[in-house]
Amino acid sequence: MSEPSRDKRLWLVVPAAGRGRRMGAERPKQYLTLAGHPVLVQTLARLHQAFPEARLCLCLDPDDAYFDPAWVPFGEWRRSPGGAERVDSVRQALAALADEAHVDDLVLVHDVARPCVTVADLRRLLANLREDAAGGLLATPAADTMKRDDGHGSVARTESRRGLWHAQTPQGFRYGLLCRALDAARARGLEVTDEASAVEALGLSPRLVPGRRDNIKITHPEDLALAAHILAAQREESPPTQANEESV
Ligand SMILES: Nc1ccn([C@@H]2O[C@H](COP(=O)(O)OP(=O)(O)OP(=O)(O)O)[C@@H](O)[C@H]2O)c(=O)n1
Ligand SMILES: C[C@](O)(CO)[C@H](O)COP(=O)(O)O
Repeated sequence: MSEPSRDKRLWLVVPAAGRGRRMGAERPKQYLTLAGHPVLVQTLARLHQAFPEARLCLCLDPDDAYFDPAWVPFGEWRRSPGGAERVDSVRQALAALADEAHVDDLVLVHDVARPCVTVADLRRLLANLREDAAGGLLATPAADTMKRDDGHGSVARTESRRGLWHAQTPQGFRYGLLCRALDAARARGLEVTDEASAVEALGLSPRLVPGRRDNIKITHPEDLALAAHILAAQREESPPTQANEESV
């Protein structure tokens, strides 16, 4: 007997199991205070504003001593154990959804360390993904002149920036495709620093959806103050009733 059909669901996978080594803080960067709340809370608030009906899977370090479940604004959510690398955390989250997710459901993967993503960009990405079988990602065209180093701190050559983009998150794909892509990449021993690269390795071309440059990934110590300025500027840019309203 065939399964009764249901509407496609939207799943959010948020890798939040990193240690924040480059940040060098006393706790993982997702728990540092940004505009009065932990980074993780700010990121989940943006996702929830854009997609209140989505189902969340949060990747957390099994030894995480900071997480508070009361911070999660989603009605339907679960946690999954983080892995050694970001890609392992994401794959384990997908495995944790296997009992409920259908192959054609859409999954958006978004770094917890990107709290400045706007609601407008989130919704625009999703609108683009609905029409693209290969999935897609928010990205920005490279704006600086690109140098290749010689391994000793000097310039080996200048690389053309024509056609180069910075990959951001979210990155979104059909559930079945993403599982297949990550498994194939692992089997081939490929280095996978984002979901799109695994899908590309299958010979597909995920869509580049131009996003805002202020969707930064908090990585280094100076990024935290930068993110605070960005959130403040975004609040001024959009009155509270519009798409960037802060809910925290
Ligand atoms: N094993 C890992 C490593 C990273 N991440 C998550 O993946 C995102 C991007 O990773 P990155 O910015 O590198 O975060 P960290 O790993 O925390 O930082 P660092 O590399 O400096 O240690 C973050 O949201 C991070 O929490 C994860 O879920 N599991
Ligand atoms: C996925 C990502 O945010 C795209 O820019 C990025 O690659 C993740 O950061 P990491 O330092 O590679 O884990």
